[in-house]
Amino acid sequence: MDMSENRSKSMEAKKEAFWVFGYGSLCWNPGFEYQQSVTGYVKGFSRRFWQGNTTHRGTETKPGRVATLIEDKEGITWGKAFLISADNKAALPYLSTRECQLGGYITHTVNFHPRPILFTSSTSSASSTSEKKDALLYIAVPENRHWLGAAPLPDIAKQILECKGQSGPNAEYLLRLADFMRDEIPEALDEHLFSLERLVRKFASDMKICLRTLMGEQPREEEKAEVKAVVPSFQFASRVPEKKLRCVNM
Ligand SMILES: N[C@@H](CCC(=O)N[C@@H](CS)C(=O)NCC(=O)O)C(=O)O
Repeated sequence: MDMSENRSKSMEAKKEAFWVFGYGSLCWNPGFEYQQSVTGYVKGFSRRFWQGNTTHRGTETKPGRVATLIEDKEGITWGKAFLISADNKAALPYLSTRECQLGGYITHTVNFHPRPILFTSSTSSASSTSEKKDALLYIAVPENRHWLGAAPLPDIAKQILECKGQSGPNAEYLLRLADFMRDEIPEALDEHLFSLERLVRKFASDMKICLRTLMGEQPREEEKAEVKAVVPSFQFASRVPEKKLRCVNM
């Protein structure tokens, strides 16, 4: 695991383009301008829904659970890296508010490995785009004020299904991340993420909760008849205007 806080400070101070690696909501809702994005992975970490959240996907009395990374020598976590140009002065302050102030994350720098290109016209382009790169990463560590830590997967799934925050239901966060991984990196494995998704879908079905409504979509005609407990629809992060999150008025 190659992660250092000093490198991240120097990266933030540098006046050149830099990469930010996302492995949770940043994958499907970065919220900042970027020059390009590349799917890929970091080594030495595994993704876990062990970080509590009392703003975007939970409240002080009913905290939700969002993604963080835990050190795991054999671990590989797939996500998406975003290249932020040197003249983009808004991205870092936005991320600092969204991730650090509201979310309890801290910054570190890691090696980001772009997803290998299967076919390319020339070896030079393949080598330049597939080389590992320094990337800024926001990680929640056990010492932070929102940390919840490990719990049995069914308990985490029930908590996610029950919680909601200013950006919408906690289940939306989980399901959109699972959709991102399936759609953009179908070869990536993540037993923790997809087990949680299966459990949330099962519990929602058992409780007759319409996930389509939960995600802010209209249920199909046949679903309307059989659904008893429809979770009231909320404003959803997906409806948040580009580059804005409801609770980060920037
Ligand atoms: N740092 C992780 C997790 C970031 C994350 O999920 N942050 C949350 C909680 S502070 C967030 O911004 N959520 C916005 C949302 O839930 O729509 C990533 O790289 O994606």
